[in-house]
Amino acid sequence: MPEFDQAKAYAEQEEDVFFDDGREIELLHFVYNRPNIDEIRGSPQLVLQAIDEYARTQRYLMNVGEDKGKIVSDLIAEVKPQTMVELGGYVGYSCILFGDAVRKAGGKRYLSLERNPEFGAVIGSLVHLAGLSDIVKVEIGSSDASIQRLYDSGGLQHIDLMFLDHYKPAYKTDLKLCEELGLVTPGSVLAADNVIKPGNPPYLEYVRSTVEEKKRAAVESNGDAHPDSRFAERQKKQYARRQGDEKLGSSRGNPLLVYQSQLVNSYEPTGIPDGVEITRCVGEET
Ligand SMILES: C[S@@+](CC[C@H](N)C(=O)[O-])C[C@H]1O[C@@H](n2cnc3c(N)ncnc32)[C@H](O)[C@@H]1O
Repeated sequence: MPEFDQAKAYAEQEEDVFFDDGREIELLHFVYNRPNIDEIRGSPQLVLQAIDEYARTQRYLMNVGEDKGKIVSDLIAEVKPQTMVELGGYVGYSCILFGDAVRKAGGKRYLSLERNPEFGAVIGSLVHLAGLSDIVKVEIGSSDASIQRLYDSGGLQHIDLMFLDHYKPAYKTDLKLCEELGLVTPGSVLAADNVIKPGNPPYLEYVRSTVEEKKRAAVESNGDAHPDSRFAERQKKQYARRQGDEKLGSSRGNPLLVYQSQLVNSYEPTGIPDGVEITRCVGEET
C-alpha cells in the first residue's frame, strides 16, 4: 500500500460534532467564492479539488477522500456499471468522483441515496457545478425506503455496483433488502467504506460467509431490527440528533448468493488507516 501523503491530509475529525453544524453550507460559499470559479464550472476534478481544499484548510468533511476514492474509481473502470448506487451522499464528493468515473466507463446512471435533505441540496448544487446532472440523481429519504420505492416504481431494476457509506449498522440490512428484491444478483459488485475505521463486523461477517453459514444464521437469528452490539454507542447514535432511534430493516435477504470478498487497505483523508471491502457476487446456489 502506498504511504499516506501528509501534505493532503484533511483537518482532524472533531470528537463530538463533525458534521451537520452548518459546515456543509459554508462549503458551498467556499466553493462558489473560489477565484477560479469560472474554470471550476463543468470540471469534476476542480470541484473535488475545491472540496478537498475546504476540508484541509477549514473544517473536516466526512468524504471518502482521494486514496479510498481511487480504489473505487479503479473498480468502476473494471466493472463498467450501467447503474451504480451509493448509500450516503453527504456533500457529493463521492457522487462527483464516481459519477464522473461511471460516465467515463460508458455507464448511464449514478444514484445517490441520501437521507438528510440539506445535504441532498448541497449534493445537487455541486453535482450541477461539476456538469454531472445528467448522470447523477439524488434520492432523498432513508436508504431502505428509497430502495423499496425505486424498486416499486420500476426506476431501479438492477444494481451493477453499489457503494455503501451511510449508517454503519444499515450496511447489512440494506444489502439484504437489495438481495431479496433481486437488485443484487450474480455479477453485482459491492464496495463498502469504513470497514476498518470505525469498522463493521456484522457486514464483514455476512459478505464473507458461505451459503451454508448464511442459511444457518438465517434460522438461528432473531432478526436485524436492532444495531448489532459490536457497534460502539457513538456509531449507533451517530444520526440521533435528527433521527432519534434508528429503525433497521428486517429483510431475509438471499442466503443462496455466493460472494467473494476482499479487504483493500487504505487511508481516511485524515491519514488514519481504513479499508474498503470489495465483494463480488459470483453465483447463486440452488
Ligand atoms: C460518510 S457520509 C457519506 C460520504 C460520501 N459517500 C462521500 O464519500 O462523499 C454518510 C452519509 O450518509 C447519510 N445517511 C446516514 N444514514 C442514512 C440512511 N439510512 N439513508 C440514507 N442516507 C443516510 C448521512 O446523512 C451522510 O450524509
